[in-house]
Amino acid sequence: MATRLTDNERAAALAELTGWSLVEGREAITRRFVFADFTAAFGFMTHVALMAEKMDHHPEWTNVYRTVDITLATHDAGGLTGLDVKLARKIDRAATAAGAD
Ligand SMILES: C[C@H](O)[C@H](O)[C@H]1CNC2=NC(N)=NC(=O)C2=N1
Repeated sequence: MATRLTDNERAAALAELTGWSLVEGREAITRRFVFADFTAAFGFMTHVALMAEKMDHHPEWTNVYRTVDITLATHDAGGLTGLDVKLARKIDRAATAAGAD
């Protein structure tokens, strides 16, 4: 099972992941993505869903029209692990490819 990042590792990950921030009151990271329209947002979500399934690591997310809010945490570990950092990087690349604002 993935192990939780140390305080130093968590700080380094946050410094590197632009746009992601810590959720208040819980060990998780979050980022908002805004797309041109619903089709672009849902296409992005489809891409992320397939990546997440392949990784067996899944986001918490909501979608309202062209906005997608994503929170990442490793539930099995009760906090942030390298899997969250890895998925966040992949999500950022998918968002760029889908033309996020
Ligand atoms: C059994 C299965 O591997 C686990 O439940 C996986 C599935 N996806 C997961 N996703 C996330 N974000 N955290 C987990 O701990 C997790 N665990």
